[in-house]
Amino acid sequence: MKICVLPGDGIGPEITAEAVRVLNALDLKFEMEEALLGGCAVDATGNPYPEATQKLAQAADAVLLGAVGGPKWDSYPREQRPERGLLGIRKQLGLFANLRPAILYPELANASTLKPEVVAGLDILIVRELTGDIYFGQPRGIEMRDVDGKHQRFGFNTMHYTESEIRRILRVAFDAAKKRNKRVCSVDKMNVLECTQLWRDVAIEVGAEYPDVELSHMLVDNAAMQLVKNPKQFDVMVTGNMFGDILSDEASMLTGSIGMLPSASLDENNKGLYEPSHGSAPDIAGKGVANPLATILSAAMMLRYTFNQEAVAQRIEGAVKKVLAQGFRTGDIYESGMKRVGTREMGDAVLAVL
Ligand SMILES: NC(=O)c1ccc[n+]([C@@H]2O[C@H](COP(=O)([O-])OP(=O)(O)OC[C@H]3O[C@@H](n4cnc5c(N)ncnc54)[C@H](O)[C@@H]3O)[C@@H](O)[C@H]2O)c1
Ligand SMILES: CC(C)[C@H](C(=O)O)[C@@H](O)C(=O)O
Ligand SMILES: [Mg+2]
Repeated sequence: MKICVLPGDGIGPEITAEAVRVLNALDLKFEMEEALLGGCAVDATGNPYPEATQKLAQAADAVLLGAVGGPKWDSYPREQRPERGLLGIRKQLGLFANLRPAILYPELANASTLKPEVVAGLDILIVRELTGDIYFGQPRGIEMRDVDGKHQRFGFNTMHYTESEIRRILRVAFDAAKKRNKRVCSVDKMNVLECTQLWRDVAIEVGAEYPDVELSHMLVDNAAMQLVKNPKQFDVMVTGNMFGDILSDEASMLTGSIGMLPSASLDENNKGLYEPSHGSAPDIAGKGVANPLATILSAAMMLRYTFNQEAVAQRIEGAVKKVLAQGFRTGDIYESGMKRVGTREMGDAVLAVL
């Protein structure tokens, strides 16, 4: 079981270290090797996804990633932006299916931004397409153009999806829903965007292959609103790359914090990259206060999807639930009366339960 570990930037190394400790505490033998991705890779090699990292990631069964990016690199040319490294690895490894489960641990009911009765028992799976959409559209760029008779800078990206890209992500969503509550809500903006009209047409076709799963459609602006109005109406939400990016950050707050939202990015054969849904959190980097639970829960997803170790995945998720029940809280989920801890102590608490 080969794991390529990419700590990345900002809080990345702090949170990844805790997930690695958790993996090493299990009765399983992993081969782990670390490499550079993101801003740290740009600093060392000039390339956000250097060749050495590509080799390691391609040879591994799974990748564990912290996060990339930070203000230091925001003004770098596009090809040297840390985020390009992340898009590069997702594309190169064919990781088209991004699973982002928004689950409320009952112990965090008060940390949610919604009233406890609105979120109690919340368990939504966001299925986000990850290698298409406006993120990878051609052409893209900034040019000088004549606009309204004036010569000025003109920025452009194109949104595009092929039928087969839509079909395969819809199938992931329907297959997941079959094992859950048998409801898929497909989120698009078909009232404006042709690309997502195609999305809706294909969703209806794929839906016909799954008569036992109920398919509904929702426009993305309404979906953003419904998520905070009545999130429990959703079981599986499936959507494109950009809408999924935004809706998953929104959904994270229903669970108490973005520091609680793990993710799996899978290819056709369940080779996967596992990372928290949040970023490198430059505002708290290096302080030892970041919540490592999203990364630890991402490691649990790795055991579930890539290594077929469902029982071990559940052991880790159970340990997380237990430390929350014991009152351990990092700053992002802290409420009075609880034990405020830092990144390392939260990792210690999970290890103690394991
Ligand atoms: N997958 C990734 O690597 C990834 C994802 C998102 C953003 N980014 C990058 O990260 C950088 C910062 O982005 P941003 O500030 O918009 O989003 P962010 O997710 O890094 O941070 C948003 C807010 O959430 C907090 N936060 C995030 N993770 C936390 C954790 N584990 N514990 C406690 N608090 C946490 C941060 O302190 C901040 O206040 C940017 O360069 C962005 O491109 C990377
Ligand atoms: C850093 C960025 C490229 C990335 C994305 O937009 O996919 C991030 O926001 C995420 O959610 O993983
Ligand atoms: Mg995001």
